[in-house]
Amino acid sequence: MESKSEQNEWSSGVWANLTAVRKQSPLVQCITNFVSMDLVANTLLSAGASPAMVHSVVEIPDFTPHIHALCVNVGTLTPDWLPSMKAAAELASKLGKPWVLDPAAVSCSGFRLKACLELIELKPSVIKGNGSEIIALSSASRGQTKGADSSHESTDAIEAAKSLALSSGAVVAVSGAVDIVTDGKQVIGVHNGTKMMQKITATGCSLAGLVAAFLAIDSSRVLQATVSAMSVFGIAGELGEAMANGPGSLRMHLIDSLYGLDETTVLKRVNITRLS
Ligand SMILES: Nc1ncnc2c1ncn2[C@@H]1O[C@H](COP(=O)(O)OP(=O)(O)OP(=O)(O)O)[C@@H](O)[C@H]1O
Ligand SMILES: Cc1ncsc1CCO
Ligand SMILES: [Mg+2]
Repeated sequence: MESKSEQNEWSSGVWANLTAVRKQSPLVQCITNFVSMDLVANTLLSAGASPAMVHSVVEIPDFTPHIHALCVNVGTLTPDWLPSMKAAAELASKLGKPWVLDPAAVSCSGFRLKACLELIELKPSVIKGNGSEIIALSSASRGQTKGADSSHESTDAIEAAKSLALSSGAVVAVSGAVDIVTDGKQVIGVHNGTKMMQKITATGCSLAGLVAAFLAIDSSRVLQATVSAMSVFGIAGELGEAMANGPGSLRMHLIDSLYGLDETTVLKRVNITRLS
């Protein structure tokens, strides 16, 4: 059981990070899949960040040096997109800018798995996947999968996440009923969120974009920034569900709730525990 002072420390850290995102409005470049572009951009705007869906390889040398963080998501990967992702990731790493890899549906093909493994060589700050994606990446083998949705609980992926964190040097974040965040040693559980968020496509992709925004304002504390983004997004989902009739209206209310989050609500609702 977490002590009251540890809980308070997490909660005030989450609020401080959200406040910093709102104040600094970091520019987040997103090279994401076609399904998610709209929700990722609107999630970032509602949180106070500034999204830019710039993905052409010819624009990266001009644009990427100006960003504060990058999010790369392989959800609708084709061979012509991979060079852009690699160029942006390589430049971000070279310039010391944090970047997030979302290995969406990584095990749907050998091409996608190989692409993700090559992207991991370019040193993402955070790898954010669902349970199935992290397990598949960690064992680097093609496992059972339903595509973009997870067929594993996030908690089934703790060992896989720890081992991927240690082999890659990234913080690994596993979304699910309990979001797991680990640097290979510490394991943190984020217990915010609601089951219906799985019924809105691209909530996981949006979460990865939000993690990038939080890294932009606190890139020296990757674990804490990641945990904060996950808690904030989960709280927005909880508040949104209370107003929603189903996934369609949850999508709208989640964005509104994220936009309107206040200190009292954040401090009351943050639910983070240290699992090891
Ligand atoms: N059972 C659940 N209870 C509470 N929150 C959940 C549950 N399942 C998912 N979530 C939340 O939903 C969000 C999306 O997580 P999910 O694991 O569904 O992403 P994903 O599979 O990568 O989604 P997508 O690929 O569609 O973007 C996260 O904020 C996560 O915490
Ligand atoms: C449904 C879907 N298919 C490829 S990417 C994506 C969005 C959720 O990852
Ligand atoms: Mg996903």
